[in-house]
Amino acid sequence: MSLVSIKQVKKSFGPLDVLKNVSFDVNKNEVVAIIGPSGSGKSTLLRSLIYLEEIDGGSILFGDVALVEDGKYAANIKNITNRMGMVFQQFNLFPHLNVKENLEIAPKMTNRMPVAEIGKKSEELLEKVGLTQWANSYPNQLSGGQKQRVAIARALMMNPEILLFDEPTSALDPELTGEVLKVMRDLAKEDMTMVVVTHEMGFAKEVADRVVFMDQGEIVEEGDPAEVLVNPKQERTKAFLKRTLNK
Ligand SMILES: Nc1ncnc2c1ncn2[C@@H]1O[C@H](COP(=O)(O)OP(=O)(O)OP(=O)(O)O)[C@@H](O)[C@H]1O
Repeated sequence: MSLVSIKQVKKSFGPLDVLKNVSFDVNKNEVVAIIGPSGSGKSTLLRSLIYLEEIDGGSILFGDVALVEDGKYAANIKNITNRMGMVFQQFNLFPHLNVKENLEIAPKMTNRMPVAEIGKKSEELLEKVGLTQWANSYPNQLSGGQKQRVAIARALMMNPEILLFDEPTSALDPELTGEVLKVMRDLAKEDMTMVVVTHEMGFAKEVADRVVFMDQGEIVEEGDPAEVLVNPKQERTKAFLKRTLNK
């Protein structure tokens, strides 16, 4: 069943066409990896799903409601974007709040969860990402891997139906990527629906149900990771993989 449906999405920054008629669906419980060269529009596409960018044309449907239909945005945007969680490359934690407070601030401010439940849920999630003993620490006392695990726990606080990850391990030292990828792998096993923009080909191959290859604002090829990453059909995909894997 399709949870998110993206139809002919267009987006330009001035003269630069960053998304040119991009269409694809994300099914419930599916992990989709978006790969492609720098500047191909991956982040813009992801950010558009949660209304951090406004698209110029096309539609984005979430279940049976439209966030934007034929370029026209819904009146109740927040009701739709609240159903998604996002994890950023640079963590985006609140530096003046401790770890537990970082998790609890959004549900407290939006009054969408009883206060007693907020405390219980943040404790559960910190345990899930292995950070219980860091609950009272501040972001600057944590490693990059720990910060990103806090960011994932924070994104899970509001019970999102889908999690969006924008290069979640790109800002990390290589020895810290494993702990973040493990949390993501565990979420995939629990059938969390996820869209992951990533340069981690190994992760994409192992965890993703589907890989989408983007280049110059277009989807060039998509399919089973075992096909797209091993026997790509398109020349542009082949060239990208050759460059990436030879690095
Ligand atoms: N706010 C903005 N204003 C102007 N140009 C932008 C803006 N955001 C992105 N761009 C441009 O749009 C293009 C696509 O950017 P985007 O970040 O979506 O690509 P990407 O595939 O995610 O790249 P990367 O892997 O480097 O993050 C790039 O050329 C970028 O410079």
